[in-house]
Amino acid sequence: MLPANHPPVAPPRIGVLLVNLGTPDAASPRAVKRYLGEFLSDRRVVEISPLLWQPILRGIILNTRPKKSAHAYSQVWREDGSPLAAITAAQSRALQGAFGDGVTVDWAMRYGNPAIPERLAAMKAAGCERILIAPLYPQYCAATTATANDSAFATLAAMRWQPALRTLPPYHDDPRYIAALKESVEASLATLDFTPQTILASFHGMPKRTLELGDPYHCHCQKTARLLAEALGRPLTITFQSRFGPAKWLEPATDTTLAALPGQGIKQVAIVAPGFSADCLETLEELSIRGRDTFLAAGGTDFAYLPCLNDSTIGVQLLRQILRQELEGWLTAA
Ligand SMILES: C=CC1=C(C)c2cc3[nH]c(cc4nc(cc5[nH]c(cc1n2)c(C)c5CCC(=O)O)C(CCC(=O)O)=C4C)c(C)c3C=C
Ligand SMILES: [Fe+2]
Ligand SMILES: [Fe+2]
Repeated sequence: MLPANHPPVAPPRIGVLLVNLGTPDAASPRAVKRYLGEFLSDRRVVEISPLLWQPILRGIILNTRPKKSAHAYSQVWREDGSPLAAITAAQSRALQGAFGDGVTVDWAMRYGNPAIPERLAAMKAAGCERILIAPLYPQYCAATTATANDSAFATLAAMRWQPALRTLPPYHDDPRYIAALKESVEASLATLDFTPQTILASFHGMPKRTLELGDPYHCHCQKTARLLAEALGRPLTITFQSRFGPAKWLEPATDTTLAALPGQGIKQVAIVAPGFSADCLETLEELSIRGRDTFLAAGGTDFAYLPCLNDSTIGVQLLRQILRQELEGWLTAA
């Protein structure tokens, strides 16, 4: 029995926090500016001295890019908001109850809303004494996985009574991830009215320098693509998209590859983005809209964008499997 003046103590629970990159609150230049300001000020994302970078960001980029990006977002915006946030929320809903009554599943965005500190505080208040942070990036990258974990660790640094924390490791070569991708790609291919001559596996790019500094992201992408090609029993063309800024990024670039393929006699393509656990601006606008335009303008005849795993049955089953593995030893404590 607690003494009468004791603060309330909730029964112990386990929390699972799904985390994805982040997105603006609206498809407006104002909201995009706020989001990009937070995102591009993260030193894990842009590894340039803030003394040099902040004047460029505040003086040029945040005065030019938000209008263009807001237009791009408006082309893919859904009734329930940004695709990335809406799909991450749907993944979280689909996993509710999947690990038993004692486990709360919630979601957060590294930049924008709902923010990681806010959702972690809510979990703590609900009595979660053990929390699994799950950055939903199959391939580890300091600019995505590490910064999501940094934010969780920083939140705990301010807590007197910290929950125990685990983080989901990268799952780029997990046979269950590869099998889910294979099944999803084959199901999408079966709906097409043409047979692609090649399939592109497009991953988000990053500056080449980060590879030289030891980031395993490039190797993880290569391994995923190799294993997926083996599983599908056909070669894949690996490319990197979404170049940002003047530095050299990983190659070959998705857009230049799509522009070159028709000239090489490849006029029917399908494209899949295995590095994104949820469809977002970079897949729905950059690949499915602009990528298609680029390919058809260069003389291609048939183009198909194959969706991400999202909250599909296959996608949710994969998340359930990999998260359950990380909860091992905790579930009986709930
Ligand atoms: C999946 C892995 C991702 C890596 C690696 C990554 C690195 C990275 N990204 C930028 C710059 C931008 N990325 C933007 C959007 C964006 N990026 C990812 C994922 C990765 N980024 C996602 C899922 C999204 C979509 C967000 C959404 O709201 O749907 C953008 C913003 C959009 C725009 O203005 O065009 C920028 C900018 C850098 C510099 C970087 C470095 C390693
Ligand atoms: Fe990005
Ligand atoms: Fe992009």
